[in-house]
Amino acid sequence: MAHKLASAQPSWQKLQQLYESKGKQYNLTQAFKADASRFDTYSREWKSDKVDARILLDFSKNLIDDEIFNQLLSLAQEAEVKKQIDQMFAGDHINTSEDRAVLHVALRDVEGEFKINEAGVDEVKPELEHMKRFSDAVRSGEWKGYTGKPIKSIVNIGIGGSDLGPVMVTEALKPYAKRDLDAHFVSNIDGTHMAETLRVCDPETTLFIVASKTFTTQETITNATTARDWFLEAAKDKAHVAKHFVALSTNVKAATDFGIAQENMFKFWDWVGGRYSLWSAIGLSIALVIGYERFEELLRGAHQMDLHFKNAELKDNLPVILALIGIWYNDFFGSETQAILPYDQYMHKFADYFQQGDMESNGKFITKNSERVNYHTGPIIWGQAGTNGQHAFYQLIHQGTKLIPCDFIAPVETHNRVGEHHEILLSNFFAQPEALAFGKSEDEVRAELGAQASNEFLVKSKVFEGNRPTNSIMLQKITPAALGALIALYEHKIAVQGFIWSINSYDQMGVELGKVLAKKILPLLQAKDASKVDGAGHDSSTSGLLKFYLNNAK
Ligand SMILES: O=P(O)(O)OC[C@H]1O[C@](O)(CO)[C@@H](O)[C@@H]1O
Repeated sequence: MAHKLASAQPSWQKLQQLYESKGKQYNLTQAFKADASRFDTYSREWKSDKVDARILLDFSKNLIDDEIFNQLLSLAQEAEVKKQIDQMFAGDHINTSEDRAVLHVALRDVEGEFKINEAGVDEVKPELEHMKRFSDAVRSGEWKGYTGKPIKSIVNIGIGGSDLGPVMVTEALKPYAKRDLDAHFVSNIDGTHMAETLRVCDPETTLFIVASKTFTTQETITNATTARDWFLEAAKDKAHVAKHFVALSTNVKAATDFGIAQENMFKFWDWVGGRYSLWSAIGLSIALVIGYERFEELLRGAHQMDLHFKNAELKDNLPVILALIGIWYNDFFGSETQAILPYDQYMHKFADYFQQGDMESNGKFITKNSERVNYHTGPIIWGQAGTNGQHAFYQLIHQGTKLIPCDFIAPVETHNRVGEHHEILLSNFFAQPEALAFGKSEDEVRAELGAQASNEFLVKSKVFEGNRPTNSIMLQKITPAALGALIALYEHKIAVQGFIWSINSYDQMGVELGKVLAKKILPLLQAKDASKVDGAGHDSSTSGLLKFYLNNAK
């Protein structure tokens, strides 16, 4: 594939012209008035008869018309998105910098439909069976700790993709959780994270899950070593480690060197990216918390979305639509961020999860053709659960000077029917996109204020300009399958944007430099000698900071 600059595609220039001629002054109030069927035109419902999942995507409150939407679809065609999707599903090494396939879709291909010829794919099923046996044994109490007691707490030790997915999913699926099994997640190298967790754990009944694709990540290995020391202080005998430590990794040798028994190792493969790994052995904590059957439902839901992504026409393809609309704002309106706003308390980690998913994937400036892009790539992803966000940052979304496209997500059904809470929650979910789209004009404000309308500042302060774009996504209920499908939807949106921008969404070279410098600085801190700082080759700012620290460290 040529991997041209996106801006070199003919439709890019046309989109630029459309932005100038109508996009930037597009008026949603007029658009809805002029077309009573706008919702029907710009919404798609996806459902599967194979799993308990259904997603409605309403993208009608975007600054698009047919001409713009068709031009965006042309951009996807010119970038050969379909071909790139096929290459991904075929196991081509689309992660070109690392010469790897990108096959998280193979992890959830539970029935083996994709027939991918890549080493390790045939090991997915046996590995899932291993996860089933193990999680069943722990959950039933059959798996015993070194004093013969069943496991009461699990501690997942991992960071980035080896943490965020399990955290987000176990939170989102809490209604399915085994409530007498406490789940903890330790990620930060800050000793406080581990110390506070160990404070509430009992070595006799705690299982540590060391989750690291590479098994070399400084935070994870340091935290795991601290946990092992803490455990051995009580258990004394190293042989007991086997009952309390398991590893999830592609690096079997390093996990063995750490002392993990062969049978307590859950492996995956280098074609699973860290931020796409919750479907692999990295999901063991999920299976422990919600049970293996539910974990498999999560996989099956994602698989159904994979099939939709692979087979649906571009114009009806939910991930493609989300990706194109994102590009419209990111590259033509100059939007820098994208908010993800789930109206479901259990989904409160969803935006955090896709912060890594999106930003580590698409925060790149080099194309696969080694050119520097001359357009913006990945957006800044942020957000939090509604309605909390409304009382924190929505002011800026409604009346600030920045255009912030938002995805609103909500379930039709709640897991907790408490009085009228759900109706109140959803009234906000429906109201916010409406307010953002249509705003409130100066005339409306004046009419509302009556006599007070003579206060010009008050009038102007109450105006909502509107035309602030949103997508609204509704699920029937946050079930394992529905969540799986929703996560896969966002994963594939990221893929399509990467395909169009011609970047490699599947490496993460940008995290390396800081790690290397930290390794260089650590010996200076360990030496506890400020006089060694000068001459260590740092700039005056870094040296000044180091000396301040060393002169004041206790
Ligand atoms: O699973 P590992 O190898 O410990 O890596 C953890 C995380 O570190 C990164 O490599 C960089 O932040 C992520 O991509 C990854 O999810």
